[in-house]
Amino acid sequence: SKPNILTPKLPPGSWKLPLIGNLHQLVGSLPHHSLKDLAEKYGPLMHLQLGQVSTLVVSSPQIAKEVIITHDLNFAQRPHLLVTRIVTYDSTDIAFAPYGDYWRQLRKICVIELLSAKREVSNLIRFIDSCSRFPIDLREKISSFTFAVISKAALGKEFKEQDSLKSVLEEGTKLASGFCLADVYPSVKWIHLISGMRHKLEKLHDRIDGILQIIVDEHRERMEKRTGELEAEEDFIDVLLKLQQDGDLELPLTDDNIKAVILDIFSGGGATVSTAVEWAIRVFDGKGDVDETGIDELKFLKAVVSETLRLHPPFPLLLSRECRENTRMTINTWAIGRDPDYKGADFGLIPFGAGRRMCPGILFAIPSIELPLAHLLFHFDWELPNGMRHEDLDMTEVHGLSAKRKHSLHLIPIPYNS
Ligand code: HEM
Repeated sequence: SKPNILTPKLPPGSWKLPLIGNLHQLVGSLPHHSLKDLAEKYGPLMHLQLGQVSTLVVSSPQIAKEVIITHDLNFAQRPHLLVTRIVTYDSTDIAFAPYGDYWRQLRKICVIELLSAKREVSNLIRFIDSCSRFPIDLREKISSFTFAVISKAALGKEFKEQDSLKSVLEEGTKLASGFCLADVYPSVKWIHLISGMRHKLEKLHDRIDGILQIIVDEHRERMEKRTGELEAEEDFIDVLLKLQQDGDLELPLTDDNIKAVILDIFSGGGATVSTAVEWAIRVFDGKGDVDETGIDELKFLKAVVSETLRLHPPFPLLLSRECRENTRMTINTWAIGRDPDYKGADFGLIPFGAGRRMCPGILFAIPSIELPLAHLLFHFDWELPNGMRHEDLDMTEVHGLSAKRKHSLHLIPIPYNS
């Protein structure tokens, strides 16, 4: 029979039910696990129908390279999701901004200005030292540490709003990691009314916005008062405010734009980095002291970090891209990393994505993972509590904005030099 030119030829995929398509195949298990199982049956490029949204799922390095390098421009958009529309100022952050001049300008500023971040590890070590030989909840400590590192780079000196910002962002992460029905039925406008999702997100946005605006105003006030302070003292908000005032930018920055970028840095950088550090902690036989300059010498530590990102990428499905309205593409980097024929090179290991929308935070993220890890492993030996053996350690993951350990890691630090 003649091919039907109205129905494009789609990659293989499993049988689709009316209305829901393949949604039912993603419930009950973590999405990246279900998608790996489906890819074993239907191949490394498959098509699924998730509600009204057509979705391409990529599960091999070769096809990942093809879509995000060869056809980079066709996949440079992100989907327009309810959560980013409401929470990140109508998707004017970097991660969800439409591909174009605004996105390009903001991304460039972020890459140039954030890399000079100062780091803060001594508080973490001091704290752990004070409770050595007792089990501690390492998740809590690592996430506070990561928040402090990012805060310092983005907000500079301590701000009294810092604790409220941390707690409202944690709430936001919980809300944003849930399944959002409105995103798979974008044309059915009443869906978010019944789920109450829009209302919850609007309330969350108002609280985040209130705190961020205070922080921006405080920075602006401080900037107006100060004269001739060293540029090295400037934090990321200062830089953005200066660019806003100078008026040299092609596209002027509003306060909302500045708040959207700050939100991106906390949400994109916080959970990912702390998830990676928590997965990476294992038995390690090193002793000694480390600083940032010595880190390059630590080949083994670097290998541990890459292995952690292969087995436990914080975004197992990267962040989706959109190639045209209501057609999304997602890369299952978790499945690629666990392929028994895994080779590593050439798009085998892409926890930060690739192409023009690749993570701009990579150079900030890697030392933020390596440095605390090096300190935690060189200063302390770690024991499991209650006579637990290593093989009893629960390695189950949980679904969320980033794929964390299901249970927080409780360990006993034993200092090498008391
Ligand atoms: C282990 C740590 C991290 C991992 C695994 C990670 C992973 C990713 C991934 C997979 C993407 C999507 C890439 C793509 O579509 O190809 C992304 C985007 C992004 N990341 Fe990261 N990230 C990390 C840390 C950070 C940090 C520390 C920052 C900021 C300081 C950051 C800021 C962003 C932003 C702004 C985007 C959006 C880029 C765009 O759409 O143009 N990330 N990240």
